[in-house]
Amino acid sequence: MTVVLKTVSQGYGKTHVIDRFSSTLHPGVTALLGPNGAGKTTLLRTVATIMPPRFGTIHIDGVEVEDERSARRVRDQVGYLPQDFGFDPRMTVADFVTYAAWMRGVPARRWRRDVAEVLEMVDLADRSRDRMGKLSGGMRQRAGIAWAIVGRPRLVLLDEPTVGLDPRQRLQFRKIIGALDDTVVLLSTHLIDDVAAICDRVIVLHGGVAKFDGSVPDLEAMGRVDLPGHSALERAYMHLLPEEEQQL
Ligand SMILES: Nc1ncnc2c1ncn2[C@@H]1O[C@H](COP(=O)(O)OP(=O)(O)OP(=O)(O)O)[C@@H](O)[C@H]1O
Repeated sequence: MTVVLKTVSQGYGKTHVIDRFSSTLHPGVTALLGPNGAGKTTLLRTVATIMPPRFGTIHIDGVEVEDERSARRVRDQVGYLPQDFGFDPRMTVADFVTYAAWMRGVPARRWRRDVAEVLEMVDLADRSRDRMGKLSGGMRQRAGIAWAIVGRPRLVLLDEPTVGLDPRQRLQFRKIIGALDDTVVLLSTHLIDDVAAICDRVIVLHGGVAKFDGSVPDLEAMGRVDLPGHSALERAYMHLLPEEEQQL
């Protein structure tokens, strides 16, 4: 699986959000970092085939996604977890994840096994019969992660997946993501610790433009000691912001 974005622009009405973004994503974990409003969610929605690009092209596994018809050809391969994902609170956890398996075209004979497998991975096996509405925020988030990975789509897109997770759950999340072989994972986050721990690559977005696209060590190397931050990675992130945003 590869995802190739070429000069992709995206927006809403008259608002331009993503400006000529190009990148090629390979299997591994890529973090999308950037301030509020940078365009991370918009870029994830675009790669998730929810919004066809206004300009430029996206190829997912060799298929150009330009309209609903072409999007349908690749959607089974895409697991997308929006930031505030909706669900029917009366649904059980197992039903919620089974629904994702059905949407992703997983054959019915595999539902039970595949759902059990991902619930085990996110440590919700003993909650499978609980109603979604009764889960804690962290459990709900883990059910969302199970939703995104059931059927093992080879492109997984996660919008701030570690929000609401306690420290142990965040470590579990890293383990789950680390176990997804042969999968292109693109996740947005504000947590630099997560980036350092699980990501092979980082894209820093600012104002819809990629300010950095490269490895974690290469980003770390940009950290300037005179900038605010508790780690080289935090200082490097600050370094990429416009000068007027670099100081606190
Ligand atoms: N449905 C929409 N209609 C109009 N403008 C929108 C819509 N969704 C987002 N925007 C605008 O697009 C810009 C980018 O938003 P986006 O949600 O992609 O940023 P983000 O980097 O994910 O931010 P955050 O870190 O706060 O989640 C913002 O200026 C936002 O106001």
